[in-house]
Amino acid sequence: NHSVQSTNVPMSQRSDYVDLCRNIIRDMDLYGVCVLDNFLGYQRGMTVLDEVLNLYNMGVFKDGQLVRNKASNNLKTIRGDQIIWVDGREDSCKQIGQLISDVDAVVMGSNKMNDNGKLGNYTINGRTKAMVACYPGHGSHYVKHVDNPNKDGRCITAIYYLNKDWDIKENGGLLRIFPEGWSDQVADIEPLFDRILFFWSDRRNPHEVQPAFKTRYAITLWYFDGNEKEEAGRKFQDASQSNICCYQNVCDLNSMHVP
Ligand SMILES: COc1ccc2cc(-c3cnc(C(=O)NCC(=O)O)c(O)c3)ccc2c1
Ligand SMILES: [Mn+2]
Repeated sequence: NHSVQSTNVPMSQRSDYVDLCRNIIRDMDLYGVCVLDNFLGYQRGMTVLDEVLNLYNMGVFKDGQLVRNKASNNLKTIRGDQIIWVDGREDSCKQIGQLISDVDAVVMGSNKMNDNGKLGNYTINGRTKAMVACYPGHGSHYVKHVDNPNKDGRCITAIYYLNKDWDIKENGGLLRIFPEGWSDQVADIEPLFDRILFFWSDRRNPHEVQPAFKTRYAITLWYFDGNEKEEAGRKFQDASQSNICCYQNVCDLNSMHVP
């Protein structure tokens, strides 16, 4: 849990950039999970939130995942999050675009800075577009799941939260991660404003979003490991299925300049 100096210079020029990347490397190696607070700083965080609220009010979010309400076992399903894919170049998403390039900078920076030049032994060379998600409240939740259970290429999940004055007791919406190998330990992450979370996307990190009772916004990016993704491409080609939404939203990071 680390705090970022909130300034308005590009991420990779910030004085604490190297420390940030080192914190990510250490936490990801130790726990497979890393939380950074005050990632953009209040001002920039608010500009991103304003763009997300604007998108939501324009009604462009798609209904989210159907989540069968196992408890009552009736057909009624509680919709999980509502989502929209954004690549950050759209006119009304410039600030989201800036957030994306800052997340790229710390992920690619950590990737390069690690002693063997790889974060978690991955060769990160691409990512999805940004998935802007809203849990509309009224108990909407996401059952325990693994983001990438079948080696589809996604290695790191990055989630940026936008929820001001969030009171977990009143509003719920806790993200609970059940890190593999930590027996009965769980990582409880509150979806707080200007907080960013990284975790390995595979079976090491089953997680759930507990019922939210207030509108809950988040922006997620998934980073690809080149080898795993290429392997998956071949596998899915044969099975002629590409079961992840994210493929059509892939952005190539090779061209991305990281100091
Ligand atoms: C086929 O198209 C799609 C489109 C969107 C999809 C979104 C998710 C997803 C996965 N994880 C979470 C999550 O863990 N959120 C944690 C948090 O908000 O704190 C979440 O909100 C959403 C999974 C599959 C999808 C497939
Ligand atoms: Mn997930």
